[in-house]
Amino acid sequence: MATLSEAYREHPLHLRHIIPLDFSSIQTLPDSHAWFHDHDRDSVPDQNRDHDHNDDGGIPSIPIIDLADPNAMELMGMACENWGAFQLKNHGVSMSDIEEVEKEAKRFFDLPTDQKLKALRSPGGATGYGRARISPFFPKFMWHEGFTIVGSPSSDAKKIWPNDYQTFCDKIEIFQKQMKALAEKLTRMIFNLLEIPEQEKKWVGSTNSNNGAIQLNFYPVCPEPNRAMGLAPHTDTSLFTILHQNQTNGLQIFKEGKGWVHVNPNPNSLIVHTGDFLHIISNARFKCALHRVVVKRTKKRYSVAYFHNPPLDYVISPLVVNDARFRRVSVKEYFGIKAKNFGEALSLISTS
Ligand SMILES: C=C1C[C@]23C[C@H]1CC[C@H]2[C@@]12CCC[C@@](C)(C(=O)O1)[C@H]2[C@@H]3C(=O)O
Ligand SMILES: O=C(O)CCC(=O)C(=O)O
Ligand SMILES: [Fe+2]
Repeated sequence: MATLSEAYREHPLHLRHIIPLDFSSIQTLPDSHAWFHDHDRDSVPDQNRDHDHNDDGGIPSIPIIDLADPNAMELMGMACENWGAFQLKNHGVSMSDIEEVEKEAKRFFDLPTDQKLKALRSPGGATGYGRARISPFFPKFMWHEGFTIVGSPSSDAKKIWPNDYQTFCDKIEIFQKQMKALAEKLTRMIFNLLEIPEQEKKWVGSTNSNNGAIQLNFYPVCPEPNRAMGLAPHTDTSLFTILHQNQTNGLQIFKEGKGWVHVNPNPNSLIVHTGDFLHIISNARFKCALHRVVVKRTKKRYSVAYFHNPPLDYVISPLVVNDARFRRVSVKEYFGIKAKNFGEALSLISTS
């Protein structure tokens, strides 16, 4: 069974795109991290006020869908068509298990820099500590640190806590299992809605568990939040992503005609983003939402994301129509195309 590391091995990153800034020693915004001038008022609105709920002037944000609603499947379809994202309540995942993972994330990111660097992602690797993978595609660095987990986190956790890695691993594993179960349930519902042929669904629920990645995200407090960027605009390389943000908002979704729209934290709910693979499978009927994260002056922010994917050798193609807008591409090949070309990846596999 191929793993994500195999897809990334051929696209090694330079260390400066892996090693984060030592935020604990920084009092002012370095030019390397300054994305905007102070007068760019519209570029990153709102976050200087450090409010957790933004006054958006009534602009509606992504829909909230109740998984227990008999119409949940249709509602998810509509949300994926209009937004490429929704919030999900009654999802069945234990909130206390999510909080435990968040606690572990805090325990990790609060460590001194030299400790965290012990688990630094290797240049051609997929897992461990470091900047976001998309770093090389932007002229400035992001106000962010991440920790990526594929399968068991034990080899990375052992580097940090040689004797006490088990707590971290246990909490991650409990979370991973629940996210996988929820992701499979959502996949079945969405595939039913799209009327995906039976033979294409065989991988869903299969025992090989290499098809999910977990990302712990940390956005430290920032001396000049208006000029910085937490996570640069991107779409996710996934079928879909299930995300939990803590009570500090910051996630924004791009909506044509509206611009950047805040996703306010909603206790007990999870955010679901359509990723590139669902966009391809649905022949672009479902949007893959462009999203970004803004940062704050006085509030740290943590989030946990679960990227749900078919196995790496599965071949993705539009499964719903005859006039396919994308060519066939294996999951592994697409990860490689994305690693090399980022925002151009979808147009590179476009048939038109
Ligand atoms: C399964 C995934 C999805 C990855 C790559 C790999 C593991 C880490 C994920 C993230 C997490 C942070 C944003 C992102 C854009 C990044 O830089 O690393 C994501 C990326 C993607 O969606 O492409
Ligand atoms: O921190 C967030 O809210 C978003 C994180 C994200 O977009 C990602 O991990 O892909
Ligand atoms: Fe994302």
